[in-house]
Amino acid sequence: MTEVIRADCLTKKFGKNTVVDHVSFEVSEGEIFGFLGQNGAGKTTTTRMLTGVLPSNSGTATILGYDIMKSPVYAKQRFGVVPETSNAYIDLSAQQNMFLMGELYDLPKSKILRRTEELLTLVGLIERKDQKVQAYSKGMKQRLILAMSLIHEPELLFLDEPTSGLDVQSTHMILSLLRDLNRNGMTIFLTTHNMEEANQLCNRVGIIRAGKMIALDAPEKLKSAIDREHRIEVSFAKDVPSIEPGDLPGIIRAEKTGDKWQIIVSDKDAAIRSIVAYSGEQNTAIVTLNTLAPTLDEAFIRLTREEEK
Ligand SMILES: Nc1ncnc2c1ncn2[C@@H]1O[C@H](COP(=O)(O)OP(=O)(O)OP(=O)(O)O)[C@@H](O)[C@H]1O
Repeated sequence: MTEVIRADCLTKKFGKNTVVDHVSFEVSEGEIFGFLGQNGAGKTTTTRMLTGVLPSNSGTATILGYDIMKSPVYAKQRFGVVPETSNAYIDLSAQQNMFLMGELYDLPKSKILRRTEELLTLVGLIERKDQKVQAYSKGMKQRLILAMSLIHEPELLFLDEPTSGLDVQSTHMILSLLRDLNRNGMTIFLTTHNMEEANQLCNRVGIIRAGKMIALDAPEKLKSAIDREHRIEVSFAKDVPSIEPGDLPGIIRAEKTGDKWQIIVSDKDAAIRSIVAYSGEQNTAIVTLNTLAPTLDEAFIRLTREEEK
């Protein structure tokens, strides 16, 4: 598998503060890699070093074999960037913005024309291509920025919070565009706060905390790594006496919220059997019983909290 991104001990200091601290990872061709972390963790600084916007103090970033600092022109031809804040000129139309971007990459006019038609069609803006961007909704602007980042047919796309502040429909549209691009071979490096988004899209995620990479794995593996305790949500047809740990085999803790019991269990099978037996003893029926797997959100909180200790 071709290595598309390699970060090797990337380190960045601002004054005395080390905000990115020996971060190393690789992203392979065709992957969607999620880069997660709390505010101020060092995501944007790392991305800026990977994309050659910011020099590192030490360590290297390599894009498709090109060192981003030593061969920035070659490296930059191979990737597109969707920045956190819009880089589209609002006084210009979508088409004019696409042209400016194409000229930045020194593309021939015929190619800019062809790519503009293709990409504005892809992102659903072809009918509005002559309208000034200031009249666009936030979702339309974001789709335009995505189209602009693809003008030079990159193989790799960096996106910083691409769905931040978008409504459900626009979010859905951006995510399905990313899936389609990925299906056609695009490698994607996605910075996000949205765990559900990362969980749905990413093959692997890296979690950065206080400048250090603290976890790097597939979302399912991160979730199962913290899956030491299971949660069962159960509701009974009638009120039952308080469930105490020790009352039922396999149960660590039980709390009632609303009409449901949230039960933390050590042994899922034993706990389900004892809950069923308990409902019989109490002469009541089970109305719902769900076993809940940990979410990536929970994994993220647990992992970042464990590191704080
Ligand atoms: N130019 C700069 N000068 C000094 N400190 C900076 C500079 N840029 C970033 N920092 C600091 O570096 C740390 C990491 O910032 P960074 O923007 O990389 O975090 P982030 O993970 O992208 O956060 P967010 O999710 O809020 O965008 C923060 O403490 C930030 O204040």
